[in-house]
Amino acid sequence: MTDLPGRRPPPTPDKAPTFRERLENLRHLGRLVAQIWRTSRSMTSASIGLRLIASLQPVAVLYAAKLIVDEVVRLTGVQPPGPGFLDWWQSGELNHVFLLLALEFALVLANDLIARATGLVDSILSELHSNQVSVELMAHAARLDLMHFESAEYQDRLERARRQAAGRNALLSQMFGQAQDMITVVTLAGGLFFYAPWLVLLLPLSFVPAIWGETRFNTLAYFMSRWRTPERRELEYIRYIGASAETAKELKLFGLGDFLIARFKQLAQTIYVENRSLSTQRAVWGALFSSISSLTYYGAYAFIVWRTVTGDFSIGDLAFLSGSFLRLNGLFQKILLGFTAIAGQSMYLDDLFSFFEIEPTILSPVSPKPFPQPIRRGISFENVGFRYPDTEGWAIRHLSFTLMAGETLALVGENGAGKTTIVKLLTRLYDPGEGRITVDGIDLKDFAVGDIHAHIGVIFQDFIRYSLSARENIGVGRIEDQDDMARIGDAAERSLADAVIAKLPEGYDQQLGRLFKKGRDLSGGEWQKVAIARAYMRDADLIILDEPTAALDAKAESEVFSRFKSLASGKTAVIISHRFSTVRMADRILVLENGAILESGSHEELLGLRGRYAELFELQAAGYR
Ligand SMILES: Nc1ncnc2c1ncn2[C@@H]1O[C@H](COP(=O)(O)OP(=O)(O)OP(=O)(O)O)[C@@H](O)[C@H]1O
Repeated sequence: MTDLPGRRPPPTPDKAPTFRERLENLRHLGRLVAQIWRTSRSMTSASIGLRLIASLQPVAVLYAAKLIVDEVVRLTGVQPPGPGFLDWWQSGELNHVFLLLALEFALVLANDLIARATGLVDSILSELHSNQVSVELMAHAARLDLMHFESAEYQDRLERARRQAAGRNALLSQMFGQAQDMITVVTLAGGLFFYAPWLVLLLPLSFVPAIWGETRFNTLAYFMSRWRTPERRELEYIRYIGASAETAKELKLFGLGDFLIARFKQLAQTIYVENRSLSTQRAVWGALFSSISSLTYYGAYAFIVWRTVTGDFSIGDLAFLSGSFLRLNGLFQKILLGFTAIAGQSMYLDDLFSFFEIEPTILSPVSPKPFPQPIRRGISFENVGFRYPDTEGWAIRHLSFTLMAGETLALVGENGAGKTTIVKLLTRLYDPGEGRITVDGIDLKDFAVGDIHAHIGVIFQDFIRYSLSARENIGVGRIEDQDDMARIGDAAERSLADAVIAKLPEGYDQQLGRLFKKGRDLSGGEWQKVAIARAYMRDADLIILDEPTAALDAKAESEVFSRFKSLASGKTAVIISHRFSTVRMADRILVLENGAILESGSHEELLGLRGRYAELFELQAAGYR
């Protein structure tokens, strides 16, 4: 399957990425820094500035310590000015060493303050950045096609990207900390090189094996996490249905608790076993490599001690060199491990940034035509065919019909006949694979997508029950008018939701849904009336109700539809319903089967045909007799 835009070949489980591929992932760091910079220039500058100062501190402290030791050694050789501290103090011999002590103290104190300030700046910046990424993620997701949300592969990618949005905060400090450590290393290595150049050459021996191990295990961990995204999503899903208000009723009645727990355990076990094996390998190799590193350090230490004994180095030099070597060894390891960790993290960044690379395909033309208002002639499907991505069969094919302006058209057909697909194409949530759809003779693709949506009021069968106030639940139908109480009240009155809201203790301000404490749940039919009000919020010429009335009782549905019919007079409307009492009110009925039109006509005409419609109608009527 290669027809989904933005699709990348999935990683193959048995092939780890090449060094080059890993290096390529580092380019994401540039994007990350740009994103951090966008988040807050002042905070980013502050973090970098503070680290720059802190990076020079270690070499300064070590050098001060060396001077102190040398001065102490010198003082042990001078003639004591007297037996007590006061004698020493008054002689002025201690001035230099105390000055050095004060200097070292000041350096250490400053370092502590700078480290705290850096921590503070980083934590603020991290939170701001995490919010920024979430906002950019939501903004990008809003641009994507419905197709992306209905595809499992894209959902995996969205899920991975979403996790990265919250999980990459440590990377920021790590990256800046890395730069800081590198400057420190350069200063320390400079000192070491000055005294004993070849000691610097010994350093790589201590860290290279450790780096190799870390890189390998980071990569393996990333790929394991990547291959397991579908399973993890399934785990999340099971966790969700296992403990949520929506599913509680059915779970209890069907006694599904144990079934879900068993399924969860089985999935979790697979992931656990893999993780455990990786962690064990990492620990064993890690221990070995760190022993090699200690061995190198003590080799170098022994050499410095020997040179001091022979008088080549002073005691102060010994302190400085062994301190430098120890710090350098630690820092080198930290930097290189940091690099591999950053390289590892940048693989995860690929998940985030590759999500941003997915481009929507349902686009507005460069110079869109205005959507006809009112629609004068009608909407035509001209030999339309459509196949969902990743599926073999056509959902609809060779479909031609015209929805006349001002006409109420009902779509009927068995489950899966293609009714909802027609609505998705009509609202340009998808583009047809074959043929075209026109409004007053103009191709739907020639209008701006937003303009199409602004002129169509549509409520789907799986409309959303927003855990917001009743007012907002209706206001979202036309978000720019969410504060227009007159309009909201009017829409509620048309959909018969006003009577539902009147019964709520807090009326329009009542929080709906069970998610929050003050929320009040509605019955299925009551929710539907509220949802239908959303469609009435728009001055839409075309109103589409895709079976949103299934939960209404027969009387309520009949009421809602007769009202709809009277309000929709002069407006073009499409209704989808399995209830013939509703369908018969339509001016014309299309009977669909397997994505094609089987019969078309008014209720009476279709009954007269004695075809499928008449058969289905009889079947339903018999149910009531
Ligand atoms: N997102 C999707 N991905 C793949 N196939 C889909 C998708 N949505 C629908 N289909 C398939 O397309 C065909 C038409 O589905 P559609 O939802 O249009 O039927 P419908 O007539 O609205 O059915 P119902 O009465 O059950 O709502 C069905 O075979 C269905 O399985």
